[in-house]
Amino acid sequence: MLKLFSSHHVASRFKNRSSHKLARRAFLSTLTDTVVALPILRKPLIPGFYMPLYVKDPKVLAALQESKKGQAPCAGAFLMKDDKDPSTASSSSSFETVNILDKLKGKDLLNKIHQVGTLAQVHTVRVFLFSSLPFMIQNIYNPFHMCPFFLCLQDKPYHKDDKVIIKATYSEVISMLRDVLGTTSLWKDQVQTYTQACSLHICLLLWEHLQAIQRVESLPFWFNLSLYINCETELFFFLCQTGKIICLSGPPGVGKTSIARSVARALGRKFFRLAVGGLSDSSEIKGGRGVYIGAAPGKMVQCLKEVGTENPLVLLDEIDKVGKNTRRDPEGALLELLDPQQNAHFLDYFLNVPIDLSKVLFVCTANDTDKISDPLLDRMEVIELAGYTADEKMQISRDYLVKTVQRKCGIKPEQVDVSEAALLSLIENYCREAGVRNLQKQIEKIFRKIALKLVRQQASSEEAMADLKSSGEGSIEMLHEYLRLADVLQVFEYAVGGVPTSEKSRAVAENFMIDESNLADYVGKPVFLGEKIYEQTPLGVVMGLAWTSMGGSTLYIETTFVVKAKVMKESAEIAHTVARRVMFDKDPKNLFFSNSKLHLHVPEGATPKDGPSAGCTMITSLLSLAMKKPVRKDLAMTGEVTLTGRILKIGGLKEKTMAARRSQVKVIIFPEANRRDFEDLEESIKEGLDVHFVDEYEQIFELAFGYDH
Ligand SMILES: Nc1ncnc2c1ncn2[C@@H]1O[C@H](COP(=O)(O)OP(=O)(O)OP(=O)(O)O)[C@@H](O)[C@H]1O
Repeated sequence: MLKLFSSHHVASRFKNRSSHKLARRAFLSTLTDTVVALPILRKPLIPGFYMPLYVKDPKVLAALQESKKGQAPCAGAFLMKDDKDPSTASSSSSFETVNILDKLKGKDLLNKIHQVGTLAQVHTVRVFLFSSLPFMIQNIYNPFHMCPFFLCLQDKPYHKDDKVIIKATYSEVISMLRDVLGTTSLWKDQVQTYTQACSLHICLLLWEHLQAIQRVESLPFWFNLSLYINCETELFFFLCQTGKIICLSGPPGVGKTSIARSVARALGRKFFRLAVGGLSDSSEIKGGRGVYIGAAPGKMVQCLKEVGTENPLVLLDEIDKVGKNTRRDPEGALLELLDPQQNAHFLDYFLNVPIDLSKVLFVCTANDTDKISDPLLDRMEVIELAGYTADEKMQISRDYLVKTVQRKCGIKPEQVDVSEAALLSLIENYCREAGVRNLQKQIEKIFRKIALKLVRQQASSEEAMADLKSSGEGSIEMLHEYLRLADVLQVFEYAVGGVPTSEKSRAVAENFMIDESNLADYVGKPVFLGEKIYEQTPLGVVMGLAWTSMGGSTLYIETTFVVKAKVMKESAEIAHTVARRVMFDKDPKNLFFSNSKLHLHVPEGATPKDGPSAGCTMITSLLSLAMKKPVRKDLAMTGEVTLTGRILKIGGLKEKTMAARRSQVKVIIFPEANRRDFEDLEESIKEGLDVHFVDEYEQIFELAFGYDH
C-alpha cells in the first residue's frame, strides 16, 4: 500500500494537476530525504490548510533555518497521540507545541506522535506552515529531531464510475454540515466542543485511507457517529441541567446498571453504586447523630470520600424497593438527596455540616416504577428499557457474553466452539427472562466445566503421571488427591477472576464443540418445555397474556362449576358482571349465570392473578363455559375491561407479544389504545402474528367465538 518515494517520485505525483499547484510541485521537487519533525497538539494539520506555530526552541529554529538553505524549507507536522501527557502539559495551545521538543527526544518523541502526519512548507521562521501532502514518519534522530526517512502516501487511482459516488457523498456531507450549523444556539457550543474530539479521530482515520473513494465513503459514517455521540451526551447534559434525575426502568438483567456505568465513563465521571433496595432507615443516607453509640456518617459522605470528586455519577440502585413500612423515613432522606433545591446544602447528621451535592449526577434504577412513591417519581425522568428479543439475546451472547466468559476462564477462542443452535436452546429452554443475567450464568457454567476438564487433563497428563511414576505404591490415592485439589483451585481461581489453567495445560488441551446434542452435559436438562398446556383450550379456558417485573408470560384463565361459590377479587367480579350482561344480550334464554356457582382459577403461581389486564380473558373464559363453546385455536388476549365493556390500554406489550410467540400463539387481541406500541415493535417480533385491536368487548366476542371449526 505504501511506497518509498525519492523526491523525484513525489514530484511526479502532481504531474497532471492544474497549474495553481505548480508552486507546490516546485517545492516537492527540491525536497531531500530529511525534514524536521514538529509535534503539534489537539488538531492535525490537514493537507491544503495553513497553521501558525510559535517556535521557542533555538535548536529547532536553527534546524528550520538550516532547512531553508538550498532547498524549499519544510517540516513534518505530526499530531501528538495524547496531549494530556504531563510531559507536554505546559503547552497550552496548539501553536506552542514545539516547546515540547525540549522534553522529548528521539524515540520518546516517535512513540508519542501519530506516524501519519503532513509534509508542510515553512513560510516564515516564526513559523507559518502550509501543508502539502500526508506522509508517514519512519525514524527520528537526535539532537535536531530530523526525520531521516519518511514515506509519502500516494492516493491510489480511482475508477471513473466512482466519481458519481464521490460527488453524491460530497453533497450528503455538505448537507450534514448544514444540519450541524443549524443546531439551536443553546446546543451549538457544546456540539462544537464534543465534535472537536470526534473530528480529530475522523481526520486521522480518513488520512490513512489511500483511496479517495474509501475516504469519501467513510465521511458520512463518521459525521453521523459524531453527531450521534454528541446528541446522546447532549441529552444527558440537557436532562441533568432543565434538574431531572434519570430513572432507568425495566426488568432485571436488561443492562440498567451497565448503562449507568457507561454513561459515567462517557462523561468522564467517577461511578458509585448505592444500593437503596431494602433501605429502612434515613440515617443510612443522612448519617447517625453523633450523640448515639455507633453513629457513623451517611452513605453520601462515604461515597464522596471514596470517589474523591464532587461530581461523581451516583447510581441509586433498586429505588422501587426502598422500605416503606417504617417510621424512620428513608424516602424523606432520598427526597432531600434528589431535590435540586435542597441538595446543595445536604446535611449529614454525623458531620453536622452542609455538603454540596448539586454537582452529583444521580441516576436511579427500578424494576417497576408503579412501586415508587409519587413525590420521588415526580423528580425523575423515566427511561423505559424493554426486555430483549430472542434475536437480541442471540447477538449479545454470541458477540459479548461467550467471548467475555471465555476470556475470563483463560480459554482460547479456538479451544471452544459454542454453536448457534446451542445458544438458541439456552435462550429458549433454559432461561426465559427479559434480560440476559441467567443466560450469562448458563454460559459461565459451560466454560467453567470446560476449564475444569482442561485442568483435569493437565493433572492426569503431566505432573500427576510423573508423580505416579516416581512414587510407586500409594500413588493412585495421590492422583485422586491432586485432582480434587485441581478442582478446588480451579473453582477458587475462577471465583476471584483469575485464569484457572496454565499456558502449559492449554497447549495440550483438546478442542470442545458445544451444540444441542451435548448441551445437557454442561447445563443439565432444559428447565422450560413450552408454556402451552392445551393444544385446543377446553370449555371455560382462555389464554391471557401477563406482564410482570420479570418480563412477559402467558397464562390460562379457567372457569368451572363449584358446589359453593368462592369470593372473587375485584377484576373477576367485574368480569362476571360484564359476562352476564353480554350473555343476556346475546342469548336472554341462557340462564347459566343465574343458576351456577363458579370457580375462576389462574394456574401457574408466578403470575399476578388479579392483574386488571386479565379482565377480557376472564370474561371470555366465563362465556365459554356459559355457551359450552371453546374459543378459537391458538388465540391469546389481554386488556383491562370497564363495567360498560370498554377495553383499556395495557402495559408490557412487547414482553407479552414475545411470550405469546413462545407459546405458538397465532392470533392475539390487544386494546386499540396499544396499536401504536405494537407498530413500533421490530418486524422479527411481529412477523407471522394475526393481531386484532379492539376497544369494545363485543369485538372480542366475535373474534373468540365467531369461528367455524
Ligand atoms: N446489551 C447487553 N450487552 C451485553 N451484556 C449485557 C447487555 N445487557 C445486559 N448485559 C449483561 O447482563 C448482566 C446484567 O446487567 P445489569 O446488571 O446491567 O442489569 P440490570 O438491568 O441493572 O439488572 P437488575 O435490575 O437486576 O439490577 C451484566 O453482566 C451485563 O453485562
